[in-house]
Amino acid sequence: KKYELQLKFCDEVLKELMNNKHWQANQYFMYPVDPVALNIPTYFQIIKKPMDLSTVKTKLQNNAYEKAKDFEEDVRLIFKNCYKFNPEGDLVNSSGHQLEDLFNKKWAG
Ligand SMILES: Cc1ccc(Nc2c(-c3ccc(O)cc3)nc3c(C)cccn23)cc1
Repeated sequence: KKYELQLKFCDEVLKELMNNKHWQANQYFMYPVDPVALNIPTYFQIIKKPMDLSTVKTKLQNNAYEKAKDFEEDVRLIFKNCYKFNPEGDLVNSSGHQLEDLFNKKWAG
């Protein structure tokens, strides 16, 4: 029972992060980074474990997360990747910080 409740909370938080009202914050993180489309051929050399909100959603739906902690880890991987690749002060970097602030608020409750 507890397990289902945890996963239900993950789903709720993820839906909020992906909500269109947070487009300013989430637009760069909704789908896998496409290094060809973005003309960043070195991306996969810099980012060893790509992650995005849609992939997290699919993993959640496929019961790929054993516990809420594993879900949290994937969400935070999105921010880590963002800060590693996009320098402080860049638009995408600041969007990552906005999304992280939103996640921390919802996750801590
Ligand atoms: C030359 C250059 C510089 C920066 C970017 N960043 C960036 C990223 C990105 C997101 C997460 C991430 O871990 C890494 C990159 N997503 C985008 C998008 C959707 C549009 C424009 C820029 N974007 C793209 C090209």
